[in-house]
Parts: sequence; structure tokens; C-alpha cells
Amino acid sequence: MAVPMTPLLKDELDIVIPTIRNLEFLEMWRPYLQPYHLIIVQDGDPTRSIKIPEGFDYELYNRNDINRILGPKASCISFKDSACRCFGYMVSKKKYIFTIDDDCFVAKDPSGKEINALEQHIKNILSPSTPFFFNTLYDPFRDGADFVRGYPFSLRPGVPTAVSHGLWLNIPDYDAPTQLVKPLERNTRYVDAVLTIPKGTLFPMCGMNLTFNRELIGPAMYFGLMGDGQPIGRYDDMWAGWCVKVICDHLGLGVKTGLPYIWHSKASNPFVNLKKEYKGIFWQEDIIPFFQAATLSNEATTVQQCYIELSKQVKEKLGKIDPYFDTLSDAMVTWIEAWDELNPPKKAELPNGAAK
Ligand SMILES: O=c1ccn([C@@H]2O[C@H](COP(=O)(O)OP(=O)(O)O[C@H]3O[C@@H](CO)[C@H](O)[C@H]3O)[C@@H](O)[C@H]2O)c(=O)[nH]1
Ligand SMILES: [Mn+2]
Repeated sequence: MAVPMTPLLKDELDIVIPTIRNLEFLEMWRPYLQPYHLIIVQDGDPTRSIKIPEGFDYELYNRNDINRILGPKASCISFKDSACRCFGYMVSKKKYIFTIDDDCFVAKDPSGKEINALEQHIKNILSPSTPFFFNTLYDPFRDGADFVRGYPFSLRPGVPTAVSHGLWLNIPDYDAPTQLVKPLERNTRYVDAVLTIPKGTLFPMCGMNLTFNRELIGPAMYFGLMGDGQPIGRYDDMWAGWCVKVICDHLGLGVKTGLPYIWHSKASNPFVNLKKEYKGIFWQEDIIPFFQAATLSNEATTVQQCYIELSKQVKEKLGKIDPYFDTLSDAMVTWIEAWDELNPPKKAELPNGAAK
């Protein structure tokens, strides 16, 4: 009798969902996600109870839990913004994270077959990336592909993959101005490709359909301070992506984008989004050059050290744009302190294995 396959990374991966809604969307994902542990970060009013379909193994955190667990350090976790999801990354004890929004459903490929997005993310994250030399036949580690002629053999082993960035059919992740001028545009284009984002190139990381190796890059996955009381929104994942890419480039880690697709069903309100994004749209004309020019010292060999160095540069170079960046820089430090408090180095990682 065939032994049922154990789902890949079943005990090494958590699924983080930020939500202000009930989670009936999980019904559609049940065949693919039920074997995995969920970390649900309930945003907004903690007295609301959200409905979670039967049969899922989960832990649920609301704002009261975040405040109880982090105390004053909870100030670095956004409130009333999907950025709160990063609390789930911090409390997880697993090696990998898959984060998905509650308005993202199972998409179909051009043949009409359902896409198991998590399975594709796992393939992406478990195979190497090629940031140092572009392979024109895309991801050489996919079935039916390889390195093309002229690709240096010395670079073919690739580097460990830290991030797998998936895409979206139907409602694309457009900013508010684009949404306003193209309200009816839907993404119907399924591109069967996975690409490594080359070293030295930034990208707009969307948190809707994202997987990462928590042990390689977790401490850099801070979704910047947004939402209640903050002058900006909908740049949480972008901020994380820029910090992550600079640190991945510094540490020789890879970031992939492309497959898998999910079906993004809900367009959030473009006018509300415009208000949230407004300052970010012009601030980013200074933020991007900052990250493009950012350098980290040779002494920065851990993600935490890299992140603290970045936070100092944020205060020094972006603080002059707006006091928000001073607050964000401090929040970046608080995030690392909270991360290290909840994730003390394992005994083996301590110098000569000394007990902490
Ligand atoms: O205050 C809030 C609002 C929403 N959430 C949860 O976060 C995700 C995304 O929410 P939604 O799908 O309504 O918004 P989008 O504009 O489509 O989100 C995309 O834009 C980015 C803005 O940061 C975001 O990262 C993308 O996913 C849902 O699960 C909501 O339930 C929340 O927790 N708090
Ligand atoms: Mn959405």
C-alpha cells in the first residue's frame, strides 16, 4: 500500500496570515495548506473573534497578545496595517515562512490546472539562486532548463536562496495612481518563469504571496512601521524588500521572483491607498538611491549586524527627509532586539557552545 507522501517541509515551515477578516479563503487552500501550521496575526480590534475553518492547526495572535509578549517593544509592530504580519515571522520557530493575504486564492495555470503555490515556493527556496551572472534561460535549476552556453562553470553551483517572491493573477499589486487610471485592468498574463534578481538590483517586494528562509534572512524581514499613527502606508513590504535585497547582496544570498501565481481577488480602495501611499511616492525617489548606494562593512557578517548598520544609515541619511525615518530607524533597532529576545541563538551557535 503506497505510503502517503509527507508534504514537503511540513514541520519546517509556518504560514503567516495577517487579517482583519474571517478566513474562509482557507477552504480553497485546504488541499495544499492544511498539513501546515498557521500563524494568524489578527489586526485591528482584538475583541473581534475571527472565524477559522475547522481542521487547521494554528496559533492566533491579536494586538493584546503582541503587547503582552513584546511589552514596550510592541511599538515596532504596526497596528491597522498588514505590516503586522512580521510579528508572525518573529514568533515562528520554523526555518521557512510562507505569507499570504486572506484575499488571495488558488489560481489556475493556462492548462486549467490548479496551482499549488506553496509547492512552487518550496521548489524555489530549496534550489540555488544565480545573482552574479544572468542565465538567459531563466532558472537553470527548474526541470527542463539548464545553464546556457557561456555561463561560467565556476558560478553554476549558485548561492542559497533566501526569498521566493510570487506573483498575482487578476488584481495586480499596482500602486494607487496606477489603480486609479486603470481601474479595470486585470493581470491575465501567466509567465512560466522564475528569475533570480541580479546582485545590485533592487525590486518592489510584495508581501501578498511570499516565502523566505527565516534562518537566512528572517531578521531583515521587518515590515516597516505603517498604519495607525504613521504618515505612510503600503510601503511595509517594499521597505522590507529593499533592506532584504541589500543584505542578501552583501551576504551572497539569492532572491527569486516569478512563479507561483495566486489569484488576487480584492482590489483595495484606490483613494484610501492614495492617502496611505502619497508621501511614499515622492519619498521613494530619495529612498531608492539611498538603498542603491548603501554599503555594509566587512564586519557585518550576520543579518542582525547588517540590519543595525542599515538602521544607522537610515537615521543619518534619510532622517533629513522627515522625522518619520528617525522613528523608523529606532523601530528597526527595536525589531532586532525583540527578534533576538524571542529567538536566542541556539547553544551550538554560542561561542564554544557556552550556555546562555
Ligand atoms: O489594516 C489592515 C488591512 C489589511 N490587513 C490584512 O492584510 C492583507 C492585505 O490586505 P488587503 O488585501 O485588503 O490590501 P491590499 O492592498 O490588497 O494588500 C496589498 O498591498 C500591500 C499593502 O501593504 C499588502 O502587503 C499587499 O498584500 C489581508 O490579509 C488583510 O486582511 C490587515 O492585517 N490590517
Ligand atoms: Mn488584497
